[in-house]
Amino acid sequence: ITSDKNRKMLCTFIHEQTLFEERHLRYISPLGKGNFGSVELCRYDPLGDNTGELVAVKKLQPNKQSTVDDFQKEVNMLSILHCDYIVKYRGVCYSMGRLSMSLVMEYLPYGSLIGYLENNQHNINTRRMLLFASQICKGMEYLQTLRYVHRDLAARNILVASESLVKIADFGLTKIIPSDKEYYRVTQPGESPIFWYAPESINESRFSHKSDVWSFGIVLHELFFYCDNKSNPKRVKKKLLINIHVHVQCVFFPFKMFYPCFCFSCTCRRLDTVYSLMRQCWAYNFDERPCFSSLGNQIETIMQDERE
Ligand SMILES: C=CCCn1cc(-c2nc(Nc3ccc(C4CCNCC4)cc3)nc3[nH]ccc23)cn1
Repeated sequence: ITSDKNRKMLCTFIHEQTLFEERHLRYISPLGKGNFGSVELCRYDPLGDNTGELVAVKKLQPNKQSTVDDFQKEVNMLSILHCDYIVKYRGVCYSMGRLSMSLVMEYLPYGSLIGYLENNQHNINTRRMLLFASQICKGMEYLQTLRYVHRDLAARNILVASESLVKIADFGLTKIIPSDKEYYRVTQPGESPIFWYAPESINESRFSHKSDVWSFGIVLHELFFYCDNKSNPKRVKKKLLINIHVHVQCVFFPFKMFYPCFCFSCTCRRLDTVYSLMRQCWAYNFDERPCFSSLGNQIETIMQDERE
């Protein structure tokens, strides 16, 4: 067998395998921090000639909230997700004789959506934002078919694969809704990203597809009205919390705070319809919030109108 045939066979095997040998995983640089772990850029280079593929490797950082079996659950969860709008699982890497495990995922070159928005706000138009919003919707619809609640949907946890494709990532807080219920009750809430949490999630630690819809509304705001720091959700709410004695209830009406600032020069005629989408997601009563398939259809309709 010629050497390049060998190479092809080996690469095919490597591509399909889900076990990465630590000795071939070459660290390159840090990529970010997720729930319960840090993510690094590595090259998996078994041939040792720098032709190996780039991968994103999440290492568990055990702390008071996260335990090894939380991480194992995240690995198992990601390994069964197959959707164009969810970051792809590649495999695991055991080190220290199976004592510690890392999660190996596809590397998405453009980084997190929040960073992308910050660095490209002047050359992204609302059409692209609508496309990203519809892709996130489709990813969430897929998660919902498996009864998964993400619980940490935010632009920081969306990754940009290309100029026209984003993917949902970081399933560290994701839970499966029990088959006899419509929600998941968290017993030990960790550091809650309350700025993205629905009222019932803060008040009763109650998480459902409808609480993910509330967070999706915040992501829509991050996409469309994220101009600079002063308008991003966390900063706006923090300012409000500092300036006045905020009764917990009124923190939950983000639309009162996020006045649309039309930061794009080419404001799309449909921005008011996007704003009404957010209002639907922020219905105080979770039963009144739309489901992801309805949100997806409404976004597609706005995109059609945009094209006309
Ligand atoms: C989900 C968010 C929390 C945890 N997390 C996940 C990742 C991550 N990142 C990337 N690509 C990436 C590419 C470029 C940059 C750069 C760095 C230098 N400054 C500009 C931006 C950063 C990240 N690919 C990935 N695949 C799977 C995970 C993953 C990072 N953090």
